[in-house]
Amino acid sequence: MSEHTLTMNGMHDNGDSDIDDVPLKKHDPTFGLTNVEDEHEHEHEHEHQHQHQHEHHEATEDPSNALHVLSTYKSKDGISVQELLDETKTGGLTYNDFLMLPGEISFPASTVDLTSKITKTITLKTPFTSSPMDTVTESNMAIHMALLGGVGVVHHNCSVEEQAEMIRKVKRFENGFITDPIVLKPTHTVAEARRLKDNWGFGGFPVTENGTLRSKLVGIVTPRDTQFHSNPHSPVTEIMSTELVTAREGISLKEANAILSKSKKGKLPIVDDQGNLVSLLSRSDLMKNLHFPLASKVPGTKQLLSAAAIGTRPADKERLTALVEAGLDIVILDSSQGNSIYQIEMIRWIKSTFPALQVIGGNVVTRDQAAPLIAAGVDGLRIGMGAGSACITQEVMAVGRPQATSVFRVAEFAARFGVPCIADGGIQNVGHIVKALALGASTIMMGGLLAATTESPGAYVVGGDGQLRKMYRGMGSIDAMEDKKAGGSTSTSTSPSTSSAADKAANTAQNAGTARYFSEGDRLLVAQGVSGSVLDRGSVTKFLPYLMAGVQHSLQDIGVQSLVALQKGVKAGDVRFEFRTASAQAEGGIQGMVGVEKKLYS
Ligand SMILES: NC(=O)C1=CN([C@@H]2O[C@H](COP(=O)(O)OP(=O)(O)OC[C@H]3O[C@@H](n4cnc5c(N)ncnc54)[C@H](O)[C@@H]3O)[C@@H](O)[C@H]2O)C=CC1
Ligand SMILES: O=c1[nH]c(=O)c2[nH+]cn([C@@H]3O[C@H](COP(=O)(O)O)[C@@H](O)[C@H]3O)c2[nH]1
Ligand SMILES: [K+]
Repeated sequence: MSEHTLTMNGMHDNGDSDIDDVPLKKHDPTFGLTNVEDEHEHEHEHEHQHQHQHEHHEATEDPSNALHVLSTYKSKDGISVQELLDETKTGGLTYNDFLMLPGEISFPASTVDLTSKITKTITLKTPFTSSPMDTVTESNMAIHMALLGGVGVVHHNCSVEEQAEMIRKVKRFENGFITDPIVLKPTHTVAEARRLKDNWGFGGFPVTENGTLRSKLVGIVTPRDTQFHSNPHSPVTEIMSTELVTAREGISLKEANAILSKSKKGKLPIVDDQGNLVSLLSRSDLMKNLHFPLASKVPGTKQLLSAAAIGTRPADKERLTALVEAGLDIVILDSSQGNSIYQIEMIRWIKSTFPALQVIGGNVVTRDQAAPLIAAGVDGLRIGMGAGSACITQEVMAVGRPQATSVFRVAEFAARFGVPCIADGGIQNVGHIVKALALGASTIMMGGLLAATTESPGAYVVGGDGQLRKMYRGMGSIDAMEDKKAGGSTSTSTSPSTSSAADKAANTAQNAGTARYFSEGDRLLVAQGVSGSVLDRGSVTKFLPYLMAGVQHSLQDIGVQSLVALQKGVKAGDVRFEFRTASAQAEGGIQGMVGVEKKLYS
């Protein structure tokens, strides 16, 4: 390595290249070429080399000529992506194995355009997706990912009806309107209303005839009504307000807002023409920032973009039919090894049955896996095998590939057919996102990074260290597979982070019928993932804008103003890379400090 370092400092002994002591370069086919031009160039380079050596002793070049002198060097600093990612010489690489070199800053970071395709026909304003995992993406995450310009892929470790309902919630979501409010029935007591307020932190509840949404609205209970009422056993009908200011379904957020401001009330129930409650508008929500200019919407509609994962079993065809009825826009075929006869058959069936639906195949990590799926008609591919933070596939199956190499190889091939790729797994920070995109991915997918946000399923728990956490588990973990065998969790309230062993047993019993239909019910389960927990990251409404700004700043450093320009620059060899030795990685980290507080954004 010391030799390497010396050459890097400019003490060349021939004019070949800046990194001629690195064996890698010696095998570079372009250096084997000995045509006249090439030799000539070498001579030329040699001349300059003399000048450079001269220069070390007494500077003779005119500083105003620096750009010209720079242009006489045979190649730019660093290496091209093709030189970086050559498995025959270095083995497969991961994101941490390399860095990109800075370019020129000539524009503000905020103008960097992150628009990117997720499938052949669908474009996102931010290249972020969330994993189809039961500790990551249910309707709330999917709604917020879409609001922030990405897309959340709803998991399928649940019943068909539950998954379809999650898709319906995404499609029905209207910014600002609460479409699944807590509703009371007339027989609820004052004490119960007080308890609900304590549990949820807000106290204005609509009351309907049968206590559900889409039932006749009869009143509204607020903390002011319950606060000083002496008999806790009184029904809420005794204290609720019945003189209600309401608005009709279909009203715009702006109009509803105006009514709410004028009425000086805390809540505005929205009703249909029969007086049934359909949603609720809350003043406290309006105070918050409800502006989502990047939101991923289906063109020509107000509806958010929705995506869901399914498997490749025959029953998944029925599942998909229900999801399409619920309004699904993108389906991901969820498998660790996508190059299977089952997946290919499924792609063909979907393309002939639901031609408008966008299909993402995968997962794949080689060109050879990608080609049959592309030929079968996929609109996108998902790349990654064993790189995920909760994955043990590479250990257990001895199969997989380091993620940087996977992304580069598959994305290069897929791009030739106009098929966009998702880099899935192993994203731990902004740098990893930029590297995945530079290597050719159009979007990236996050599991662990989003598992402990406000919008992920389940409740926070306090760990032994006093820090807030949420559960995160691989979909190939024993835990997750046992839930699946039992027909999936029965509702979000029994979602993994809150479910006890007893819940699970009850769940299993409840779904025993389903389990019997499961063809491999008695099969020994081999884990490909683990379960554990991850630390609180707050709301994705803060975290995603942080990731976005981080990527914009990174691209500014590289000197490219869009993701398109980044990928073009990489392909053309203008964006330069460099290997990162173990000591370079240590240097890039925090060194010799104590009491470090690693706050990433504010
Ligand atoms: N990205 C990654 O590195 C990994 C992801 N995972 C996740 O774990 C979950 C489970 O993944 P897999 O076990 O790969 O799921 P899978 O459903 O693709 O495979 C499970 C088993 O079912 C078989 N199978 C699938 N369709 C079939 C059909 N129609 N007829 C007969 N047999 C069929 C497969 O060959 C395999 O043996 C997924 O959510 C996946 O994303 C798991 C491991 C690695
Ligand atoms: O080997 C695996 N065993 C599993 O049990 C498992 N569950 C999920 N995944 C994959 O991990 C991705 C999320 O990875 P991150 O947490 O690194 O974002 C996800 O998007 C998946 O591709 C698994 N891989
Ligand atoms: K892993």
